[in-house]
Amino acid sequence: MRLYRNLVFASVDALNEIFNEEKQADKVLKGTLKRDKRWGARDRGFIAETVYDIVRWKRLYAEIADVKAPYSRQDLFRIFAVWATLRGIEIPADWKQFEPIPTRRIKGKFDELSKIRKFRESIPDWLDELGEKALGKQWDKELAALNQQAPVVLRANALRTTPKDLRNNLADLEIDTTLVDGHPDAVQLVERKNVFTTPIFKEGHFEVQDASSQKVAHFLDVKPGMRVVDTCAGAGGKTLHLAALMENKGQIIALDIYEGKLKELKRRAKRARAHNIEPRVIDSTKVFKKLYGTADRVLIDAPCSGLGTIKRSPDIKWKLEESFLEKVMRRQAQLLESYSKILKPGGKMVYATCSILPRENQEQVRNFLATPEGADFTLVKDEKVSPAKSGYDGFYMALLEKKKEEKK
Ligand SMILES: C[S@@+](CC[C@H](N)C(=O)[O-])C[C@H]1O[C@@H](n2cnc3c(N)ncnc32)[C@H](O)[C@@H]1O
Repeated sequence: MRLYRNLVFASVDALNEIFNEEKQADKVLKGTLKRDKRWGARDRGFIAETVYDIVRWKRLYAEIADVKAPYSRQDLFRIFAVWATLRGIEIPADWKQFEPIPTRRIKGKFDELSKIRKFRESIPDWLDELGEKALGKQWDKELAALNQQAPVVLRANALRTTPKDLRNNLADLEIDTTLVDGHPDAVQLVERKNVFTTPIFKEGHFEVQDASSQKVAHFLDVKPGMRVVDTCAGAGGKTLHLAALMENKGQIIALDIYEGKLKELKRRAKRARAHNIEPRVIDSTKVFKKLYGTADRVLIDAPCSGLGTIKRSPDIKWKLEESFLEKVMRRQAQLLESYSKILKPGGKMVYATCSILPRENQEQVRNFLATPEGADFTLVKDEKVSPAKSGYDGFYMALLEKKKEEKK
């Protein structure tokens, strides 16, 4: 592979923003990729993949490069040189930004550090210890899976198309896909491609949504005509899926505390031709309290550590803090307590996270069932989706049913 100076510099600039300015990798890349209109799909692919790769392996590469945060520009070039060397890519000898590359030393250090999990899997000490404590031997496998790049999975929007027609339309655009076993709406790209520029995306035929995430709306067992409250709707990944499963019939009230996210949901709903969604921003407790006792179905797609999505967002490894984890778990318990009241007696609720930590998942549900609010509920079923076993994001979902008769 030949390296191009402007693409390498753009990658290093992006890494500087992510590592030194604490910015989110996907947002930084969005900005970086807009920088030069002449860049084609390959150039953009190079920047995106290189940056994500280096973010994913930051600890390992920084250790091999012998640099410490905060990284100077020189340090970032050294890290880049490690990335290139380990991939067998030669850096032109006349590029002044790079010192002479000690290829043998880099490879030797890689072999040596690969024997130690926290370097091999490139993970902070605290998170490695926490994962091992929570999952035991399985942590090894989950961690290795979380460091694999995520496949691109689309959800065919049943309001506009079918997986079969979607695949044919994409094939016409020379985009090869496969179906995904056990995921009735999913279509997976054989090779990474930018699908957002296709006319069928603009016409709402699909959304990009991880296969595990696509399980959640099915889990809620919705029917056309129901009244559903999606309490943590965000930009609506699952709300749109619910609208499709409900064939646009009935009502979905989409709540979130951020207006900006709900605005994005509205835009996406319009594109998807989903007409039964009513976004409502939670600007006071009144917004959800007046819904108490009214819904056939409630979805709590709770804020979480996001540990199950490291495949797609490797910077979570570096941004997550233990104090945030504690805070978000308290929030999850509060949301279960208050949003469960939105259900009618006999209604069903799904609690879901994109985490693999039992404390955010089954333990959270078990604790809820032991509270006075939880006493009205029974656990129908739950599913822990393992990144190692599925190859997709890590997820948890629990289906709970509210008893028919309210307790006196
Ligand atoms: C896991 S994300 C939801 C993702 C979304 N359901 C989807 O499928 O695209 C959790 C969401 O909960 C929202 N949130 C955080 N605290 C909340 C609260 N107290 N009430 C409602 N939503 C909240 C966040 O803004 C975030 O959008």
